[in-house]
Formats: sequence, C-alpha cells, structure tokens
Amino acid sequence: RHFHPLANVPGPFLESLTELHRFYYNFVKSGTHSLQLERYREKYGPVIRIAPNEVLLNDPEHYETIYSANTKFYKDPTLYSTTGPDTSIFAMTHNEDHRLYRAVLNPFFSRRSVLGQEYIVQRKTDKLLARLDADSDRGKPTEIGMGFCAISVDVILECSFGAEACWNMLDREDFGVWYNDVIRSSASIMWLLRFASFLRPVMYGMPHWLARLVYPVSAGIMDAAKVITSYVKRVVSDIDAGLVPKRKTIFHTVMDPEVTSSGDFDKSIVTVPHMVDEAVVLIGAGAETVGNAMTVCTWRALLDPEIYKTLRAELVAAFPDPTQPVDFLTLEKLPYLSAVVKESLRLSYGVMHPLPRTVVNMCSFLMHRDPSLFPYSDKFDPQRWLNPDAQLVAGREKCLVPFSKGNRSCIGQPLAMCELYVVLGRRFRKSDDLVLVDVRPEDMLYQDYFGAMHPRGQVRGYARESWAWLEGAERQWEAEWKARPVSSLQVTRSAA
Ligand code: HEM
Repeated sequence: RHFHPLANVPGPFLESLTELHRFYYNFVKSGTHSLQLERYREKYGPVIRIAPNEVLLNDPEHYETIYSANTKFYKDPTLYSTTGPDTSIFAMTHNEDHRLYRAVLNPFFSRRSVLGQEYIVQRKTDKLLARLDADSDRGKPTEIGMGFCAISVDVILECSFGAEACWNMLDREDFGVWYNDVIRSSASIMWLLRFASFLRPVMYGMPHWLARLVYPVSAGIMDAAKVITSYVKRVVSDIDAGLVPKRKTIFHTVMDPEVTSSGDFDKSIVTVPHMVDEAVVLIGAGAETVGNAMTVCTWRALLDPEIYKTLRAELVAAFPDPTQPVDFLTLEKLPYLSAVVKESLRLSYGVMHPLPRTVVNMCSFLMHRDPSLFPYSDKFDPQRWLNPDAQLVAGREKCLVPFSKGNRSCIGQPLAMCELYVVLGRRFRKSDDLVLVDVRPEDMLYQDYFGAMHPRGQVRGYARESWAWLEGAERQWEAEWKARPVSSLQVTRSAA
C-alpha cells in the first residue's frame, strides 16, 4: 500500500484497499455510495482516493481539463464495458474511435436539427397535458413523474425511426413504467459486473431461455435489442425498396447510401449491428435524465407557491393569449423559466455517478451540492441564477455540469433542453391549479444507478410482460403486472 503511486492521496483506509465498500453501498444498499462520497469530501477535502486505483476531484477548475474537447483522459473500461453495447458512442472507451462514431450522429443532434424536430416534442406534450386533464376529470391522480420519462422515450423513438415505431408510452395507463425498471435493473447488474468482472461472459453469453429463468430483466434487455434490430432492418429494407418516409428519420438518413457516401464520416462503420447499438443507447439515455429534471421542477414549484406564481406570471406575460402556440425559441429566452430549468438540472444531477476517466473521476452530485457556491444546496432556489453578482453566477455556471463537458458530453443536450422548456413552459402556462397528491419527500430522493433514480420497492416479474406488446418481441410467458410500490411524482388539478 505504501508504494502505490496514489499512496499519498488522502481518503478512507478501506477504500484504498478494496472496491468491496463501493460494491456494498451501490449493489447491496441501493446506490447510496454517493452519500459516502459527500461525507468524504467534508472530511478529506477536494482530492480523495475513492478506490485502490481511483481519485475523485472536486475542484471545478479540473473539470474543464479532464472533460474537454481534446482531452487525453478516456473512459474507464472497467465501468463502461458494463454500461452498454461496445460500439455505441456512449460505451466506447478510446477517444479516437469515439470521434469517428460520434461524427455519424452529430448532425442530428445539432440545435438546427432539433428545431426541425420541435413539432414532435409539441405533439407529445399535447398528449401528456390532455392525459393530465382526463385523469383529473376522472378524479384520478396522474403519475406525472412516469409521464415525464415516457415523453422522452416517445420523442426519441419517433425521431429515430418514425411514428410507426414509436412505443407510445404516453398512451399507456402506466406510462410504460416497466421500461424504467429495465433500465434500473440493468444498472444494478452494472454494479455487480464492475465488481465481479469474471461474471461478464456468463451474463452476456447466456441463452435467452436461461436468462429468462435466472434473471428476467436480462431477457427484457435482449428483447429490447431484438425489437430495435427489427426497426433498423426495416429501415434498410425501406431504403432498398426505394420507400422514402414522409419525414426522414435519423436512421433513414444515416443509413441511406447516398448520404453515407457523401457524409463527412467513415461509411464503413454504418452497419446494422452498430446502428442497433446506437439506437439502444439513444432510447435509454434520455428517459430518466429528462424525466427527473421535469419531476424536480414540478415537485418543487408545487411545494413553493411563490415559485409557481412567479413562473406562471412570466409565462402568461410572454404568451398572453391562451390559444397561441408556446414555442421553444420564445420560452428559452425567459429568465425566470431558465433559472428554474437550471435549478431543476442542478438538483436532478443528470448522471449521478462519478464519470471515471481512467484514474480520475468528477461527479455532478458533489459539484451541484458544493456548499461554497450553493449554500443550503438542497434548497430549490431559482434566484441563485438571477443574482446581480455576475461573478458569483459565472462561478455557479462553471459548477453546473448535468450534461458533462467536452468530447464525451451529452449528444442529446439540445433535444433535452427543447423538451424541458416546451413541456414545463406549456404545463405552467396552462393553469395554476396543479397540486401534489401524497408525495413523500423520501420518494423524491435519488439513488445512484449511474443515472439518478427514485427509490422503489422490490420489483419482480416485469420483464416477463414488458415486451409482449411490441412487434418483434418473442411471446412472453404471462402478462400479469405485479402490484408494487412505485416512487413517482403524483399530481392532479385541484377541483376548486
Ligand atoms: C436532462 C437530460 C439529460 C442529461 C442531464 C444527460 C446527461 C448526460 C451525461 C452527463 C452524459 C455523459 C456520460 C458519461 O460521460 O458517461 C451523457 C451522454 C450521452 N447522452 Fe445524455 N443526458 C440527457 C438527455 C439525453 C437525451 C435526450 C439523449 C438522446 C436523445 C441523450 C443521449 C446521450 C448519449 C448518446 C450520450 C453519450 C455521448 C458520447 O459519449 O458521445 N442524453 N448524457
């Protein structure tokens, strides 16, 4: 231990010897290691040894060096080989390969491209708002937290493959909650595989029938990949048959040989397996992240009448006629709404887990809760971003990293921002009668499942029914939904 290159880095003794501690808190105690990290920061300061070969940094100055466009640091394979398909831009570890792959998708996630897709976000928002009204008319609370996750999944599916392939989570009574369970459970497997890497070939090599028996969720993930493979293959056959969809989707464009041959990227990497990997990641990456930010906003605004009132007043002034379209370009210029969105991203963290770049990690959970920049950091306070002290606000902006930064920052950021502004702006413009129903503060805590997830009761059996309704999935054994406690934000419109 004394001769290790990190021997002089302060940190708890046990963590310098073994990863057992992290495994225990994340796998056994449901993603709670981040709370330990916060304690370590108080005790050891800004540089901490958090595992035998890992250091956690907390100084925002370091962020722009480690997470930069031309960084030499690359994603740590011990974690990222467990997070998703190897040839997706998300899991790829080497920066040089990643650059080639990201170039394929970049054009579809530019701001310009997202503005062209705003109509999809608006249409899905119509559905969510109509559902809220319909539930309230029936005297039934709406699981709006789940609805917020559902909207993001529906939007990216429609952008990726077209309306026919959209899972229409928003139309389902439970907003397709099983999908969040699949993501959560696969993240839980990640904690296991990160610690016990020898299990990886066993888990990934298991035949489908055995996976169903041993761990139903892994069968659910396999079914997801199968369904998505069928979408990608359909795109190829559409292109071969000369069928052009009314509106070109991401994958209809990227797989079109004419585009591929003229594109500014290596066309040999546009293959069916690679495109399946990218689609799996795109569909998974937006759900909880976007959903959590909307949930935090709605929960906190409904808890604090002053925030609700100020937000609504700004929206009514910007859109005085209730029938006029509430558009993203106008919404994003509103200062109070923008401060609310920032506070929502700050307290939903994006990816809660430290983002390991070989030996170094930095973590939005700690940066967003830095007491020197965000006093009473748990308080949802939009005024933090409207403070007249420009230097103070600039320091806070530097510490706000929900999308990370640099070459591996979130490709979906422009789309996510459009979703956040449109859904929240339209909902809070609509009426001032939204109220919370039976929300316990403990339901709104976050656990670290790489992304941030709300606590849940033990979940069983969902993968058996989850994909049965999707074309391309194998028939599942049974379609029984098992009742279980769900922590989600419930709201309704007050009768008054
Ligand atoms: C509020 C919403 C979102 C937040 C806070 C967020 C946050 C993040 C963060 C922190 C990363 C870096 C992860 C790492 O370094 O391991 C990331 C990467 C990524 N995100 Fe997001 N995300 C959001 C929404 C979305 C959406 C809507 C999509 C897809 C449409 C998406 C797709 C991706 C992809 C593909 C990557 C990998 C990028 C790469 O390595 O090149 N995200 N996101």
